[in-house]
Amino acid sequence: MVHGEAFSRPLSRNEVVGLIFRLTIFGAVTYFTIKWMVDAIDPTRKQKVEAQKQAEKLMRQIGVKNVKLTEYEMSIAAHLVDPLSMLVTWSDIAGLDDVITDLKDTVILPIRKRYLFENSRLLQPPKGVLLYGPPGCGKTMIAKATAKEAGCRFINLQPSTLTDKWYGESQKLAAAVFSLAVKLQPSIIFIDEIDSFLRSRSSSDHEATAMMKAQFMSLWDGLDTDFNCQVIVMGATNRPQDLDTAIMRRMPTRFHINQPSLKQREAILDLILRNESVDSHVDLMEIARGSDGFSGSDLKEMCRDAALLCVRDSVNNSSEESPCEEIRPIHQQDLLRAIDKMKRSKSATNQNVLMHVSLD
Ligand SMILES: Nc1ncnc2c1ncn2[C@@H]1O[C@H](COP(=O)(O)OP(=O)(O)OP(=O)(O)O)[C@@H](O)[C@H]1O
Repeated sequence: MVHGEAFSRPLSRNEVVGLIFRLTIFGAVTYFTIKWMVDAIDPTRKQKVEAQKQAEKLMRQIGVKNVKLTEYEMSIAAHLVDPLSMLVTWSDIAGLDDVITDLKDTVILPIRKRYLFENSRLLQPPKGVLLYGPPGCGKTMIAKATAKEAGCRFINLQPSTLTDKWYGESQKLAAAVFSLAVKLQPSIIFIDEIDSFLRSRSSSDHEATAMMKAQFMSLWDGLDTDFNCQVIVMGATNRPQDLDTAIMRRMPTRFHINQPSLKQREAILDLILRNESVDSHVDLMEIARGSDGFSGSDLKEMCRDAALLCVRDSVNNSSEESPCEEIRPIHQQDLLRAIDKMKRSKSATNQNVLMHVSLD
């Protein structure tokens, strides 16, 4: 039987210490058990560990030391591009001289020669740059070359990084994109296919998506409050008409990277074939004329096909007695055949697209 006296008696000092000690141990055990259980059921745990390893490696490679990153910043840091692997420079891009000159003046100069612009609010690098135009015409190349020339860290953000996560996670990740970019500045946050996640807001948007978009924009605006902040959001899209008008307003510096013209195609072909073995009678202007409607990426693929034709020919024409010692140079005829092949494949893809559109 417990006497009422036992409850009313004040606890001795030792008893209070013992109680606090037991409560602390119990609290700590409960906390770590719950944390362990949450970690164990988190389906993204493996991804997080991988991302952390990748991020640590990249941070070492880009020479970032003594910067403490949060768990979310770590998973974004996995999308940093190692500058050593970023080999694209202006000399790899043909036919886009006007765009490059403009980018040098508006984006690169204010970053490289910061001291010249320090006192002017007007001449700060833009916080948002949009590259728009059809696929395969050099938008990604331009973005990477800009980062390289400006000496910026490059965060290559796939929209799915933010949209595939658990409810609530995407908002923390969106915040981490900006805080990481600020810690690593000068930096460029590159978002390819920006329309796919910042497209015009609609009533059918999931609540979490709508919140993430709103938050993304407010974080972006936050860059403006710090006068000295050197973070640029650079987006690329094939469908600028689908972009939210609020996003368009935040990207006042826009560059149209269009399907290459005749002269541009000639320049791209010249660049692609510069270091290849090409017959001296090849007339690039004729090839450029024949490849109307081709993107830079189509032209590259077409030249690769022509080079493969030479390999196939050289190997087929060899025998045991006269083995293939050397691959013959690319002839005009190879390029013309490759153009035909590319045209056939493009029209087949277009028909497929049309079929899908009519079925939808
Ligand atoms: N102007 C160009 N000069 C040289 N090469 C080019 C040019 N445009 C495209 N290419 C070639 O095409 C490839 C694809 O280009 P890139 O990825 O930059 O295009 P993109 O516009 O970003 O395409 P997407 O919208 O599909 O991402 C490049 O790796 C390069 O080989």
